[in-house]
Amino acid sequence: MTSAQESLRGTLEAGSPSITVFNALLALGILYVVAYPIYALYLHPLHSYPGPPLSAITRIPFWIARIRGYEVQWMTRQHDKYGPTIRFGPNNISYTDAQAWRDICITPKGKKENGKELRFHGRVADGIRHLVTETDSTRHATVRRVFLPAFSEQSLRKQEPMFQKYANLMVASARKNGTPNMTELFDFTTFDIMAEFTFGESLGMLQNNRYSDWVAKVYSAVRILPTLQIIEFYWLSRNLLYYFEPPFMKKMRLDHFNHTATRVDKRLQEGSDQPDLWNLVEDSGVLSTGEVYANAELFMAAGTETTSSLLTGLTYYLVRNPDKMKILTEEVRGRFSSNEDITFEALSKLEYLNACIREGLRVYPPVPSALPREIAEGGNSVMGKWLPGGTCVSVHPTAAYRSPENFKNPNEFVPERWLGDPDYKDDVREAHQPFSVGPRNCLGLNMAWHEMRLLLAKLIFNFDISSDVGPEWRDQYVSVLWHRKPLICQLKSVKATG
Ligand code: HEM
Repeated sequence: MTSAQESLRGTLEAGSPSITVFNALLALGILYVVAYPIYALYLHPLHSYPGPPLSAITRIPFWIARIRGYEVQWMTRQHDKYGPTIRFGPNNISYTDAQAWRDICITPKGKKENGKELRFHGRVADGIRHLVTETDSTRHATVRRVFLPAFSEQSLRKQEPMFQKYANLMVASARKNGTPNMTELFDFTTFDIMAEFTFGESLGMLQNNRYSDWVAKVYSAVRILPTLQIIEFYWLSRNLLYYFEPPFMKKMRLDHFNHTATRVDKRLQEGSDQPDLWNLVEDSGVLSTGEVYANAELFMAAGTETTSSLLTGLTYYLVRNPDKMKILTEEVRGRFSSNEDITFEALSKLEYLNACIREGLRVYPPVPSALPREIAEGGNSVMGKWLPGGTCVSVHPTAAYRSPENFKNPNEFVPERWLGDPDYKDDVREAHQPFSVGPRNCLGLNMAWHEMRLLLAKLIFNFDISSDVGPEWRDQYVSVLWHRKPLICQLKSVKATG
């Protein structure tokens, strides 16, 4: 008998090869289902961290909360139940302590940076990475240095007339309308400002009193982000999407990118004598074309909805707390006698205004969900505990800001807590980091503060603001960003525009 015949006979005696493979796979599957939970619960390096037991085995409870829009509430509840450090997925740790911000986001000398968890950002193409998705920390620092000068205090003063122009347009639009939806009014203003800064021309939203098609599409796209994050998270679904991306999604992605690219090209070709982004950056050929477009896209995303969210949320808290609104109104109207007096510099000195914005950033943080990082290869410590490389870690902003361990009366709007009120002396202020910390914190932080102060002060100077809106306005879904509901306010003119 030849060796081939012997082998065939052996196979036949052992049974059909397909049945054998099936049996082996079945056995492996059963072993995994039985053994993995035991490993995850009792042997995994994170097994001693508290958290919902099911979450130690699977991310499904978190995914369900995220996809249904109540992840922020779910995470806050888990922290309330299990404490300031919790395991909410097999490989995921969430914190609410002030120290965790620093441990995660600031790299100690001689250690590697805990990188961005890229699956959170959806598809990221090489060559067209922006600051947020740039994984190489040296490249990130180089690109950030190019853009830094555009956000310096000196540059912001040069840009002030542009901000003033849109603040006045916003006031004019509000005066015409009388009962504006503040969600829209702030969106129109912040998108118009950022478009002029990035593309050299506004999107005309304030003028037309409606969302541009592009912004409307961006908002629809944000709603599918949680689904995309889940798809990107798993190898199989990620690759299936890669090869079989539905045409509508591909078109959405390309249309969005082309909109930015076309506008940036136009601005760069035509030039400008205004102190906009491109006249303020110092790019001596450092940026690739992909990086130019990708970062323009980033500025339009990062510098618009965030500022608008804060202003809408803060307006809500002020109209719901008339005593606080009264103090703020007195401060603004007591300090200024005309619209022209309301400048960046003068506003930075208004204590109550600054405290209101800070408190707004606490009770209604524009980035309400955690921005996950991956512990660097070789491991790093967080809160004095060593974690293996690849562990997913984050501070959950909303849970941290609503934790009674960090803030007294966490669900109340109390600007006084930022002004040295002795009742709030034990608040852990460093737990509040709405712009993140470290070398990858918000590049537009100063711009955002000037813009928020200016827009809010101009409204309060010109109008008495009230609203019948109830507490349900706050019951909002989150899909990475708040799904803001309409916030209809009554604006009563108090002074003619100066
Ligand atoms: C209230 C308003 C704002 C809030 C709360 C906010 C918050 C944040 C946060 C939390 C990050 C860190 C993101 C991460 O770790 O992945 C960030 C990054 C960034 N923000 Fe803001 N932001 C605001 C306004 C702005 C504005 C007006 C701009 C202007 C264009 C801007 C531009 C950026 C940029 C470019 C980055 C990336 C920085 C880097 O990775 O080096 N943001 N922002």
